[in-house]
Amino acid sequence: MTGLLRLENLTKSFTWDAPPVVDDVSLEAAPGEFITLLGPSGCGKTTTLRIVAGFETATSGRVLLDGVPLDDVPAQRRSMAMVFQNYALFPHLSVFDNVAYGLRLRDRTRAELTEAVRIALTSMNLVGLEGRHPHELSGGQQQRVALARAMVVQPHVLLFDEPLSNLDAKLRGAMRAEIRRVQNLLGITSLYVTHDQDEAMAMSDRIVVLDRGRVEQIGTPAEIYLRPASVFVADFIGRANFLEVPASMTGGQAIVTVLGRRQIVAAHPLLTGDSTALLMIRPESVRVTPTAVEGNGSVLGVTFHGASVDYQVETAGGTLTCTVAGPHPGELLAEGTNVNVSFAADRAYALPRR
Ligand SMILES: Nc1ncnc2c1ncn2[C@@H]1O[C@H](COP(=O)(O)OP(=O)(O)OP(=O)(O)O)[C@@H](O)[C@H]1O
Repeated sequence: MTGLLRLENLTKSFTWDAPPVVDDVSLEAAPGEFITLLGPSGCGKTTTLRIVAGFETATSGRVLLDGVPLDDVPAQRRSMAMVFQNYALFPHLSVFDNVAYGLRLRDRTRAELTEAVRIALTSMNLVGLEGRHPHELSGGQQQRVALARAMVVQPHVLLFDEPLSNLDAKLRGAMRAEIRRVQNLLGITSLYVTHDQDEAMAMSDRIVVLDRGRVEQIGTPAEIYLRPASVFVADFIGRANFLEVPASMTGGQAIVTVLGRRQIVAAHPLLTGDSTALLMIRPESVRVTPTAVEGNGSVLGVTFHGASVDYQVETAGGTLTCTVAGPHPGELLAEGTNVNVSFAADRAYALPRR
């Protein structure tokens, strides 16, 4: 199986007097794996992707494909194809010719070319649109053409630079599934850049969270969401409540006193001894129960989203956001309601303070 992609200590500086924009990034993608580079604007995602593609040279470090260093291999000979945010289709070429373009460069016979383009167009549901030009297509169709054009050359690695950010929310959801379906089908190792955490969670086998050029965490979506390596990751991925609590460690877990109860929770490996920890509790893990007498909290704000409702609840330890799924309008709690908030101990995670 081909497509084992390795990034070894990649570093990139554009100017000598500023910190590197890519700073010692290492990772390995297994053949067929879908890996997403995720992080805030300017954290170095696109630069990393462009170095892998061969559009940019690293200041130090290297990229290997199936064990072969690519330092001296130009972009067009790397067995990689890139899908761009703005589709980058040739406006004067038809859908067929856009998709065929890469194959023409590769010297295929006419029959081979027609068959390969037909397969690519069929798998991207573009049959019937062969003769159209890009301006006669919707954004979603244009992106499917771009995808067909990338995969028709049978690359060993697919690179995606925010390919869905020009599409509306509903289409983005559909295209996520489509990209994953085709990528799975072909088993092509993929490196995908986005700043959209939902997209990263929904699509990836593993996510690489970057901050200021450095890798903060590499893990499956569940690992990153439930066991973030830092407060930065916890805060960047999804929504999180953080309560500052005294914590004492026992057998790798933390004993914390929170919301008037003593609980034993999972803890970050860097937490040791007795210290103050930041307890992360995701909003959907907080239970809210109205109480006739005074509870441990009171509802400060209510935001109805249809499928869920968010309550801002004031407690002695701080304000918590609590998300309750599927609320019946008659069950909505009013501002000022006395409530008890609680959470199951296995839903919380103690992190060291920043
Ligand atoms: N050719 C260049 N010359 C100088 N600086 C650059 C160049 N390309 C990128 N940078 C800088 O490098 C940093 C990282 O840019 P990069 O595009 O990799 O970030 P990103 O994480 O992809 O951000 P975004 O999500 O906004 O696209 C930014 O501060 C950017 O201004």
